[in-house]
Amino acid sequence: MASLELAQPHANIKQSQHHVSSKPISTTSGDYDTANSLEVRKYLRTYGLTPPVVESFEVQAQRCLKLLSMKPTPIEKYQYLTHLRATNVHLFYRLLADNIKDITPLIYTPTVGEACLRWSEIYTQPEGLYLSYSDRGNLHTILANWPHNVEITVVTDGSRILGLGDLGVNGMGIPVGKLALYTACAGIRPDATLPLQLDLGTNNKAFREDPLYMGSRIPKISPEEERDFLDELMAALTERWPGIVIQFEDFKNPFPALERYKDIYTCFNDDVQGTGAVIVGGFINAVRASGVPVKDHRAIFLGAGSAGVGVAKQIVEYFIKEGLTEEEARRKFWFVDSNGLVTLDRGDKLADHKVYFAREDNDGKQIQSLSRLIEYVKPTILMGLSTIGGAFNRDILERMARLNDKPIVFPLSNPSSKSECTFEEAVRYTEGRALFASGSPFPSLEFGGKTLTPGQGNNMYVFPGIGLGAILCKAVNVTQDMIYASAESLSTSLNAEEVAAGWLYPDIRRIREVSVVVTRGVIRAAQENGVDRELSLRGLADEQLDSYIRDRMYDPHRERENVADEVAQLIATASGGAHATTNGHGNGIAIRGPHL
Ligand SMILES: NC(=O)C1=CN([C@@H]2O[C@H](COP(=O)(O)OP(=O)(O)OC[C@H]3O[C@@H](n4cnc5c(N)ncnc54)[C@H](OP(=O)(O)O)[C@@H]3O)[C@@H](O)[C@H]2O)C=CC1
Ligand SMILES: CC(=O)C(=O)O
Ligand SMILES: [Mg+2]
Repeated sequence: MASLELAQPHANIKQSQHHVSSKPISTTSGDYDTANSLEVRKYLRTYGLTPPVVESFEVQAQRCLKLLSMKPTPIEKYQYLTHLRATNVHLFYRLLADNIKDITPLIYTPTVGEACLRWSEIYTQPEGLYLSYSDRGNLHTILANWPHNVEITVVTDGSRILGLGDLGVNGMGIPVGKLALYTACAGIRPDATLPLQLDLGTNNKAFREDPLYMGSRIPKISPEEERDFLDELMAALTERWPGIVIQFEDFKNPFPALERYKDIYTCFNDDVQGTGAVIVGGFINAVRASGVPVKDHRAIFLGAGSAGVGVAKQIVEYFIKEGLTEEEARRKFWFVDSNGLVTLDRGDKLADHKVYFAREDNDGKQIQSLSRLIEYVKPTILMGLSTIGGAFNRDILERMARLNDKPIVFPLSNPSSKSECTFEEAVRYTEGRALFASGSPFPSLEFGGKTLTPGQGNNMYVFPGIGLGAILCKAVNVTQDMIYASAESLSTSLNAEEVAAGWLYPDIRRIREVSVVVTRGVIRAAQENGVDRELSLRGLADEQLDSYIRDRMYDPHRERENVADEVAQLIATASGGAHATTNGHGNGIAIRGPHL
């Protein structure tokens, strides 16, 4: 990409005049980077348009972090980072790579939740592609407007954004945030990512009546209309970018599309499959740490939606691998939804995805409250995927602590305001004994003379590796084995210190290394399933495969050197053909050609 962008303005002054404005959606900006050498500036014809100094990344980062700290609220920090990404994408990713723990909460959960709630208020520039229901029949033509070659897209209809409900096209923050993590965590080039927001109507009446809302002001279309629209979309995406990996995100009812497309396209659903994998990854470590044999575990799930059922299905797979029959594994789960304990006989029509785990062995008396259900089931595991902030209150946590030496408590709803409990509450009410992971980050704390660090059970540990693995091995489909492999790989990715400290997940600061391990596992499973088309990877030993993966990861730190090298090469190639000209900005600076 860089060579294309560099060559054009030199070869064509007219284009250079419009270099910025002709690309409203630029994911390879950086022409005005204050780290550009004088040679690069001359070549790009940006000489004089930036302050004279040539800065090191360290100095740039110092300024960015200072600016960030001057923004008083998370949403203002989010806006600053959005601006930075739009104006200097490589600097943005360098900053993110070096400060992943501090910056991720500002571009992802929890801040992205507020950004989506207020999207139409804070919108300043396009960052992805919007497709409306009224565009049906023309999707392929509209996709052609996207100016880059895409390897992966994250697509949402905005109908269930985190635990915040139907936010319509305000959901765009989610594909943007997830894809920023694909780049930061797995090194997928920013210009190969497509944030895709479907505008299929919204049942959020307040949004439909808000003059600033930026989507169609119609109620959400019917499931049949959505199916036909998605049929066209999937075909159009794959025709426009053969081999594209398609990640479904934050659909209220994701199951029909997943079933319909998983064996036809290279796609997966992050909330069902990615979440299932990441929770199994940490859960394997939690089960070991609990000291309770697999056969003696019992789980209560608060929330029986796409994420809850996705997680439980993959835990069933893990229990089976540990020697249980499927029936024994299935019966270890008790689900609670907004109508109470999910049973076959409670009188309402259960959604299809709930039937598998619905119980028939209760006497009806235990279902009136979560605390009574806890006394009845005596669970070792309490999972929260309910969107009900604070649902794991003091009473619930104390009961879990009375029943278990080391209760497994995972409040996984996002953003932080929807978390079923905080880390501090879990520590306080279980006397520091809980094996804990939450969907959104919580700070470490001191307890009993020790520093305790919470796990973050968030699909960001696996989706980058699932996507990169599928891209690199050119997978035809994303199989269940590939998803499960991501979970197993994640569980093995902790280093000796992390294991010794009792962590369930690796340090987020090592996420790129973790993504290599996950990517390798995903590729190996694709090979075993025979869905890989890049057959040359089959002969590589694990270390060779790891090097192959690392070599293909976009490294924002290398990017500036790459640009400088390319310019040097272009100058060398063109030397002898120099001629006097102006730089096209009308400011009278003479550019004598590529070698001044
Ligand atoms: N940590 C992570 O990586 C991830 C976290 N999540 C989070 O999980 C949460 C749920 O997501 P998802 O499953 O997709 O959403 P869904 O809307 O599909 O599911 C929500 C579930 O919670 C149930 N629920 C709602 N209110 C109550 C209540 N008062 N008591 C008990 N149950 C209740 C709903 O019941 P009913 O079925 O009756 O409506 C439903 O079963 C979200 O906050 C999301 O952010 C999601 C993906 C990944
Ligand atoms: C993390 C995520 O995917 C969610 O909360 O929906
Ligand atoms: Mg999600």
